[in-house]
Amino acid sequence: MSDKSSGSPRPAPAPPRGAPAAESTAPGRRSAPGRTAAVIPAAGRGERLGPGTPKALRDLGGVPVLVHAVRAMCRAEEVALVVVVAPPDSPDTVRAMLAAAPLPDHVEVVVVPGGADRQESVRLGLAALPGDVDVVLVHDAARALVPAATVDSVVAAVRSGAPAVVPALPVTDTVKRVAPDPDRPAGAPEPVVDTVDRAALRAVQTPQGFVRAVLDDAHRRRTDGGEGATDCAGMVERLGHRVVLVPGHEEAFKITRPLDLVLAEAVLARRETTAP
Ligand SMILES: Nc1ccn([C@@H]2O[C@H](COP(=O)(O)OP(=O)(O)OP(=O)(O)O)[C@@H](O)[C@H]2O)c(=O)n1
Ligand SMILES: C[C@](O)(CO)[C@H](O)COP(=O)(O)O
Repeated sequence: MSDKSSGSPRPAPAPPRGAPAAESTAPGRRSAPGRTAAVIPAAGRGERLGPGTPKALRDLGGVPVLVHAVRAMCRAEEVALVVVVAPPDSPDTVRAMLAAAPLPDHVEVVVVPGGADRQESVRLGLAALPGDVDVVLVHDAARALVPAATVDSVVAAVRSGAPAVVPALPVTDTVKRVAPDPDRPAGAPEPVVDTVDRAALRAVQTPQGFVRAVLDDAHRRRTDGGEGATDCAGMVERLGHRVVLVPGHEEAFKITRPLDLVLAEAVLARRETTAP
């Protein structure tokens, strides 16, 4: 693991992995194929999970949530570099945690401190990528159990020419629209405005995959359109880039509330009993 506190990691000597060139942002030109990197924002507090250490550092089946997420990226075919964006006050704790965890040697892992919100953490992670990376995945540490096949399908879609690719699932609940009212007393019944047609809705997951230049541009111009975006693809959409969906996976759910940790433990237990 590279021991980074900020800035760019050492240039990696690994040759580009054999895939067709990603779509260039310059019309009519193709960029040379480069490496695929994953940025893992892991700097959140996990307040909805309840009091305790930051969510990414909490235990899931005897291993920190973050280690599961890093391993998930390392299992993907094309990921050559992982940038972990650690809680701002604990990059050294995260480095020690990753150094203590068996991780595959073929993937370079670097750690940088994160920021005040997810967008800022992603931006800091992107700033740490070396120049030979042309495809970037952004993956929530909190979606620790995403299967490798889902990651591979996102990368494949970017390598096939899509500037931005998002794994998604149909929405299974009926969804009502409300008019948020800051003056409504807490717990008071909330008036429904209408019912949304769920056939037209998708719940999106991570990793979200991007042609690097497209994502860099969206984060550089954050002040022009990043406000309120809860995912990177939302920022890219606002700049007019084409965003496409590929099938997500139910095991890529986000560990957000305490019950999600129980579900994640159950998924791990099922994997152990069904592993060949
Ligand atoms: N300042 C932040 C906030 C969030 N994240 C990361 O963004 C991902 C998605 O965020 P979420 O699951 O909502 O995590 P938290 O912000 O930690 O959750 P909460 O809102 O409950 O505190 C997580 O992997 C989280 O660590 C981050 O890197 N930097
Ligand atoms: C990026 C994301 O995982 C897509 O579903 C999600 O928006 C991040 O969660 P947050 O609670 O908005 O930080």
